[in-house]
Amino acid sequence: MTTVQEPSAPEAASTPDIHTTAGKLADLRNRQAQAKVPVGEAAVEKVHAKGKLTARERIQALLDEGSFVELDALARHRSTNFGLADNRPLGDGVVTGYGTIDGRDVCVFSQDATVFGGSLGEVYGEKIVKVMDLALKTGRPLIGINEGAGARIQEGVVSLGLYGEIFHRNVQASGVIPQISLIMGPAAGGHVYSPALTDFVVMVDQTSQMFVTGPDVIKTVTGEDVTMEDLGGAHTHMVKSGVAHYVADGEQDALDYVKDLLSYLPSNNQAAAPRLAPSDPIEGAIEDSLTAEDIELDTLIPDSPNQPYDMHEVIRRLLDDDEFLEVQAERAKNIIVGFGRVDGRSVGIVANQPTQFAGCLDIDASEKAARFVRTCDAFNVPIITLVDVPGFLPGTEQEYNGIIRRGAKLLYAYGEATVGKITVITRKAYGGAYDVMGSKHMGADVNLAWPTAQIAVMGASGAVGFVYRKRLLEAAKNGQDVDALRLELQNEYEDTLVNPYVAAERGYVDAVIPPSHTRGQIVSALRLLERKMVSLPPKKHGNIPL
Ligand SMILES: CCCC(=O)SCCNC(=O)CCNC(=O)[C@H](O)C(C)(C)COP(=O)(O)OP(=O)(O)OC[C@H]1O[C@@H](n2cnc3c(N)ncnc32)[C@H](O)[C@@H]1OP(=O)(O)O
Repeated sequence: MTTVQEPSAPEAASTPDIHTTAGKLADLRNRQAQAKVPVGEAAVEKVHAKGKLTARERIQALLDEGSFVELDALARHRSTNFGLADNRPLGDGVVTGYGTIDGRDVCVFSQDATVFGGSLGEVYGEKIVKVMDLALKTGRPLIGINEGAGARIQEGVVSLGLYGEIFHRNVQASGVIPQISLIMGPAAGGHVYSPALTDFVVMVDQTSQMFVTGPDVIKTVTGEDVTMEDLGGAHTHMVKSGVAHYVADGEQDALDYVKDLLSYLPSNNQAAAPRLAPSDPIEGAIEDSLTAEDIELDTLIPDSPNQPYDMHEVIRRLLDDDEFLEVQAERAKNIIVGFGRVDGRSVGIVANQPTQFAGCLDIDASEKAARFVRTCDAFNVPIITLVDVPGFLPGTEQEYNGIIRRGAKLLYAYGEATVGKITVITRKAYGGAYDVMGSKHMGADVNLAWPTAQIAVMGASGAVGFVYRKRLLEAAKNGQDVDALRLELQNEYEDTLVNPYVAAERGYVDAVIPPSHTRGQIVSALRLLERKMVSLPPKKHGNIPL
């Protein structure tokens, strides 16, 4: 047996006698010490100089102190091409293992860009595959900390093969265990497709980038000049591509976000999410448990239907401790999605945001919400939908880019979800968007409306324009005051149809409630739905319009 090169621990200065027990132990300690700094202290210092943590330090910062158990620390590549036989760092560029976060079991891998640029070779890939298999067979979340240069060029097709093994496992694990990806530096090629297959991608502002091909290749092929940050930085992937779910201020913020995310999720699809003690428990009649925050909801909706209000104000008042973990906060701000707790239980919130495009649904909002609804459904997190939506955003740009196909994803996601679904219509619920946003007809379990709800095919001005077009034209020909007539007809339309009571008469909403009672009603509904049972027709899988 040969001892490894580049000793970094003091003990390694002298070669232990491996024919004695003490020598064997010393040899092991040497190897373990070298595995911790596989390419020497200078590389670690370079990482720190960039304001970053090493792969190993990231795991320590993520997991409960002392809980990390490392696997395959002594694994090394077997490649001999291009001089690699003389360069075999321990660990092969990725740290893998398991441990706990807030006392809950997780599996983890963390890529080390100091070793061959973090590129993935055969052994590196095998290590990740092993820890993925472990996560799947023990039903615990998998967290991947990603930084690296894609396939290891020197290892050729073997590297591509191992990527394929990883992608396949990402797909097999999807919907079974939560998979969360952190991007902590440049990630290229195969290093981006595995994260893209996971449930959440968390990026660090300014120090992490994701791209399939880097700026140099783009320059060569298309002639475009683009920086790494503009091409694949955290904001690009939050706002433009929708790949990222959170932009962190720094590495610690990214790790904290992942810990928060996990607190709302079960360990696997057969388990329930952790339940906490509720901050304002509701026992007995809702009226007797109202808080000041509940009562504030009664005055939140403006008298004018055209005046916006911030839906975050509603969300905050419904959730325990006002705590809301928003997902993709900077993308498609016309819809809000994220996690919170009601009555101590995890819930997913999907809510139109009247301050952005008046809360209209567009392509990005539909896809953002559809993805979130499916994530909640996969992991048994009930969905609370807050509706104030004047319809789908009109325009050629939306139509040409596929609002029909891509908007249908949200319909599909709601229709497919079997988790408890509770919908509250706060104000507008117009047209197809009424159906989409957790309507009774799409399988919601409990549908509530505030007295301010306006449930109709469209708003008054549009409706009168269609229904009374001829009458308005005739009035104009006859020299009548068309504006006064239009107003009269709009008022008549609003008084007749634009309210929650037509829907309530038919049971499309189960109750019209004072806004202040919403939290209490949701608590009751969640308790009701705890034992929801659903049977579905057998099928291989559905065919969501991708
Ligand atoms: C299904 C999988 C398909 C694929 O992954 S194909 C994609 C293959 N990968 C790529 O095209 C990315 C190539 N690399 C890059 O663009 C850049 O290294 C990257 C990721 C932007 C990072 O840039 P920098 O931070 O400036 O790092 P750098 O370029 O100086 O590289 C640091 C050390 O890593 C080495 N390296 C980079 N990419 C490698 C690769 N793919 N295989 C093997 N070694 C690789 C690079 O030679 C350098 O080594 P050294 O420190 O000079 O000894």
